[in-house]
Order: sequence, then C-alpha cells, then structure tokens
Amino acid sequence: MQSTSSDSQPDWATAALILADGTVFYGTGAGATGSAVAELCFNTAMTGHQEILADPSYAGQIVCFTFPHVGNVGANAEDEEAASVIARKAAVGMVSREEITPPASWRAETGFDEWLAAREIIAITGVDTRAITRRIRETGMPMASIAHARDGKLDIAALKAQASKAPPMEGVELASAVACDAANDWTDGDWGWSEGFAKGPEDGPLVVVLDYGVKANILRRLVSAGARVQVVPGKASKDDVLKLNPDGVLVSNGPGDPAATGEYALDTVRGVIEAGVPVLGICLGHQMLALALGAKTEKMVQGHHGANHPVKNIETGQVEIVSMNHGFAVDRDSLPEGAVETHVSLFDGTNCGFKLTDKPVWAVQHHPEASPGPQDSFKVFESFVSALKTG
Ligand SMILES: NC(=O)CC[C@H](N)C(=O)O
Repeated sequence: MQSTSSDSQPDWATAALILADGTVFYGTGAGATGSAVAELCFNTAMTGHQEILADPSYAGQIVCFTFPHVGNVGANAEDEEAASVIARKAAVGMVSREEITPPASWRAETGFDEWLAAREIIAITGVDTRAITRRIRETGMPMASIAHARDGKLDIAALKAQASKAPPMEGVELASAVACDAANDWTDGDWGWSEGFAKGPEDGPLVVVLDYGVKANILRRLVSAGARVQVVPGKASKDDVLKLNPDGVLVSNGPGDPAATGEYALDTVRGVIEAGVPVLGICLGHQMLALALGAKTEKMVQGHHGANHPVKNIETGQVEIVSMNHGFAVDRDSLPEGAVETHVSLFDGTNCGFKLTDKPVWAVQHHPEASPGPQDSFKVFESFVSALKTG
C-alpha cells in the first residue's frame, strides 16, 4: 500500500518519505524511529543490502532499493563494512518495496529490522520504489526527508519544509565524520565459509590507508594480497604519512563531495604522489587523486549505485562487472597530460579509472573489493601489492 503526492495521511501509515519538491510517499516504518534529511539515491543490488547500508560512503544518503525483498537474510557482524568502530554511521535511511520478513539464513544473528534500528537507520517499506527510481532517473537525486513514528504521528508540513530547505550534496564534506580518529593496524584478510577471516602476513609491504570512511573489504583485500595495513585518519598530513615509511598508500572511498573533502586532503595526497610512493585510489580516493593532479569532478544526475555495472578495462579490452557507489564523477577531459584513462563505464561512458605514465599512481572509480558484488576486479589489489613488492 502506498500513496503519493498527498497531504492526507492514510491511517495505516507509520512512515513517510518526502522529496524536496513536496511529493509524499507513505509507508510502514521499520528500523529506527525519528526523522532525517539526506540525499535520496537508488541502488539496484539484489543482495548484500546490509553491506550497502553499512558502507560509510552512504553517509548523508537515503538508499532506495529497486530489488523488492530486502532484509530477508537478516544481518550479521561479519557483513559489517564500516572498518572504523566510530564509523558506525553510514546510510541514514532505507526505502524498500516489501516489508522486512523474519530472517531466513543460517548466517543471520539478528533480524534486519533490529539491525536497522541498532544502526539508527530510519526505514520506510511498502513504497512504490519503481516510481521513485524513475523520478531519480529523470530529474536526479533529490534531497528528501524520511520519518518513522510507531504511533503514526508524522508532521508532514515540517518534514516538507525540511526537505525543501535542505542544502544539496554539492559542497558538503562528510568524510571526517566517518573516518577513524587515530592510526590503527588492520590484520583481517578475506572471509571463508568455515574459517571466518584469514589473518594477515607478519611481513610484506606496508600499505598506509588514508581513511575517509574506508570499507572493511578494501582492507581485507589488501591483507589477502600480502600487505601489512595501517589505517590513518584522512586528516593526516603528508609528513604523518611519510614518517610511517609506507611502501604504498591507498586513498579510500568515502561520502560527500570530493571537492569539499579535497579542501583538507589534497596537500597530503599531492605530497604522497610527489614523494614517489605508489598510490591506489578507490572511488572518493580516485576522485581525490584526480583533483590533486588538477582535474575536476562533477555531480552526476542519477549516479551509479549497484552491484552489476559493466566497466571496460581499456588496457585489456575486457569488460568487468563491478560494484558501484558514487554520485560524483571525474571529468576525463580535465585529466592532465601524463594521466591515461584505464577504465570507462559502459552505462554512460563516464571515467572509471586512470593511471599516471611517469609515476606509480592508479585510480578506479568502481569498487574492486565488491562487498557486495562480483569479484571481477579483485585483481586490482594483487596488481597494486605486487607492484610494491617488486618496486
Ligand atoms: N563510494 C565512494 O567513495 C563515493 C565517493 C563520492 N562520495 C561520490 O558519491 O561520488
């Protein structure tokens, strides 16, 4: 049951999603109660919904899932994606077509509804997610308010006012709220069915990770590729990073506008590149490397959020099916001389990767660590770590 564009609240409704243009979707609440204002995007993944909502790159966003059944495998501690304990803030809201059912999976430790509540994610279910998705495809990702009240007392007028006044994502810095606040070592490797997480190597190249809200599976993949991993806050200075004597630096994913994050991060990123340390950037990290080299980023209309996006690897000619989560893109025409495009989205032709010809710098816009998603690009980590070993 759902209704749109209406001020009259049906008596069954315990939640509402209100777009900046005043459109109201009523539904049944789940997860946390209360209200929040954030950017609304859609994600097309059919599985891995816990990992998506736990990805700190979704801070400041409400995720509308196009797949109707969300949460029927429950939630478990091993599928957390926020690497930092203080980064337990990721997506602020969730929208789904069907109501959440009790969990039906041997891996479930809690129901999805309970997990959403524990993570302070406000959810609305029973909504026409196809109508929302079509609207985002036509007019872009709107700011929206989402509210859930068990007694159904929703102040629609106030929620409308909040949505219409909310500043857009452009210019918003969110990474510092989800990054770690002190350096820490990471030792977990890949997860296996019966073994759980593998343990990292005692020796091997040291990769220092500049944390803007890093996903745990990026760290696990580095460890499994043979690296020792130390995570430092994204606000670390160039000297803080270089004094650790890294063999490589990874610039992480993260939420918000890369240009706004770059205001404090670019000196460090530039300093590391200039010092000749091999660098890999992922998603926000890819955007930040581009900005550090003098290129530009721009806001996309609908962004890329899913687990089955085709990306062409220009160097091999192969198509990789990848996980995606970004609302900003690097303007390829602004990339400087010496930067070569390595990957391109086959959905809309946007830049999905580049490398430098004169320095050991690589960057990908997609998420080679998956979680959730296919593993076609896992080799990005092996190539990076083996370049450190031989470099
Ligand atoms: N996953 C990410 O790192 C997202 C990067 C950036 N916040 C964007 O939306 O484009």
